[in-house]
Amino acid sequence: MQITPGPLLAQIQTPEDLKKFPKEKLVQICEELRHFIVDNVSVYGGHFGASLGVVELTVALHYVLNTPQDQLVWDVGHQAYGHKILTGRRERFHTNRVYGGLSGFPKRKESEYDTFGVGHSSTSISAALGMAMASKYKGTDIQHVAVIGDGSMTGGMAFEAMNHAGVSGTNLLIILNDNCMSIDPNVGALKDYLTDITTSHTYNKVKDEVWNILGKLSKFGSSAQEIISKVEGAVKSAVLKQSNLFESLNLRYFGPVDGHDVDHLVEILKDMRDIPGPKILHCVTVKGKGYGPAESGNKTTWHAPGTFDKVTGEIFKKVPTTPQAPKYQDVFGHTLVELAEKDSRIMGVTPAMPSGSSMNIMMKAMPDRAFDVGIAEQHAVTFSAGMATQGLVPFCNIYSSFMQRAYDQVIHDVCLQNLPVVFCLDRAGFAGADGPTHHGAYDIAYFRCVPNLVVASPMNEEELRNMMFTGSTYGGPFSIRYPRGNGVMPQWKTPLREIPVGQGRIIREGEDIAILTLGHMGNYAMEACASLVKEGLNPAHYDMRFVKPLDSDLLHEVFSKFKKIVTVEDGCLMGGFGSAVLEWMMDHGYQAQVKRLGIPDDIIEHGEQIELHRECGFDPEGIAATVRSLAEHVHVS
Ligand SMILES: Cc1ncc(C[n+]2csc(CCOP(=O)(O)OP(=O)(O)O)c2C)c(N)n1
Ligand SMILES: CC(=O)[C@@H](O)[C@H](O)COP(=O)(O)O
Ligand SMILES: [Mg+2]
Repeated sequence: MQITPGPLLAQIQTPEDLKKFPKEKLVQICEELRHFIVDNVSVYGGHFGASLGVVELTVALHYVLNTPQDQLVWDVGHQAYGHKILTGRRERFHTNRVYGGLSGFPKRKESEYDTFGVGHSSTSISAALGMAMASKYKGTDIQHVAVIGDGSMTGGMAFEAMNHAGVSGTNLLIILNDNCMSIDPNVGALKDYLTDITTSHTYNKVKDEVWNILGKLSKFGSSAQEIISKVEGAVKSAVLKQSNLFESLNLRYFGPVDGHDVDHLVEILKDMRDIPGPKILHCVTVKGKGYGPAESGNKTTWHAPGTFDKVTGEIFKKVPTTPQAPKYQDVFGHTLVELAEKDSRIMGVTPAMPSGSSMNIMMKAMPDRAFDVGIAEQHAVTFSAGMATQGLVPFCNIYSSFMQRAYDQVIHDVCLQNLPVVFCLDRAGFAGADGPTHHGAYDIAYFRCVPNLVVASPMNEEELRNMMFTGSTYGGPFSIRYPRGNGVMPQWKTPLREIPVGQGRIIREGEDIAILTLGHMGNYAMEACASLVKEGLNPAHYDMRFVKPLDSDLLHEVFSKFKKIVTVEDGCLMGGFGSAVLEWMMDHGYQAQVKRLGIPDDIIEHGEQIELHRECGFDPEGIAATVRSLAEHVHVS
């Protein structure tokens, strides 16, 4: 159901409509846009604080730039709700992140205003620079702007891109949206540096004077511009008693400026159009700006609060399928502390997802043994490897899709050296409303082919705990993948027990057909079996637990007893768990009809996890239907 916009916003379908308003109306337009975002997200959920923090910046950019010809790239894109609402999607915005509706992130196939698909952080500068270089080569005179947050600026790719931008000869504009927040508070030396600049009064005072003089002169030919940049650089480094980090990369630095003063932003952006060369505008904003609870409350909570009462700020709790069953991430967090209390070698590492992964539990309990390294997955893995060479056992927790960033580090720095790092891949399988950029679809395939690496997946909370315990004593590279969301065991704090590595287990005896599952999908198979038994069918069910090494003894039992087999995984079919079973079958000379259920070789969009499982045929009913069709075939032959 559409949310009613304010009177001015109601007249705006595209930036062309926005530009028809006099500058004096922009403050009201920002207010109406802010209210529209609050009204939508409070009812439909989604990301929240980040979009509120860039309302003025979004309006100013679309007011000054000639989008979509001028190219605007949002980093991560979770802050782009205002951008979507101003670019033809206001009337559909209530379908944001809903199955079949708008994506929660900019997506090229969704709109010409979405110049680059995003979702994973720190890509915007590289992408915008590529676009700028193409324009330089083709001789097209358009603007290229990347909007990147201070959190995303901690991602290595951002520095790779700035290093290139500085010598690119393009007119790229980078806008650094600095709100001192990542999802959790931002971390690292860069954050401290940005705070220095933002709070250095002398720097700001002198800079303003320099700005006024230089900004006016910048219109007089290239020689004047040459002088300007030298004077400006000298003044800034003299004042800051250190060269400006960005200027040292040959990016002209402007700022810090108030990212909520829409009039001033419009004037600055107009001035910036005439300043040649790569440059960075440092905007200071407040995440959650304009909505009390988000602005002054827990900014991490308000990053993505779910639905809430917009009047009281009360956040509505989502009820899990199994009442009181905990989130897998919380079982991870508490179990890690439990293990670390008994084993002083255990450390914790997260790349900027302390709350999302529940590593924050260990960070709170043992602050000198658990680290948020920023949005730096590659560093997180090799930092863990370094600790492992010193006799420690790091638990490196990285969302499955974000782990894609650090694949070489897992191979090159951990597995080739056979180091004892335990990788915990949260959000493995369909992530849900975040969509294809965040689906943990590929980790089974990309991990099982790596020598020395154990690949395990728990069916429930007890299994997760025991796999973590097993990994902590294994002595080599060990990975455990588990999904976003809740498990199935309200009584999850079970005694820790080691699992023999590579050992699967039988869940139910049966005949004719065997279902082999990996991880949480075992619970779907149990549901399917319960309904199949009522129909007179009696499939067996095995929880294989490990993709690598596979339980060879168990598979000999399965292939000796059954000629019809179904494999189920919340992961890609190509190279996944089912493929591993097929390889094993061929390598051991068995013959059977194997039906593999999982994620097809396609891009599956966003929606609730169960909607996506259903779409791909491996929800409980999909599993049951597959067994039925195989059973019919058995009776006929
Ligand atoms: C590679 C990668 N790692 C982690 C994330 C999860 N993530 C999404 S937004 C975010 C924080 C971004 O902070 P910032 O860029 O400052 O934006 P803000 O939310 O403050 O506007 C993180 C860590 C991601 N999207 N991509
Ligand atoms: C935008 C982004 O990448 C994160 O906010 C991500 O959406 C978090 O996912 P979870 O909500 O599963 O922790
Ligand atoms: Mg930030």
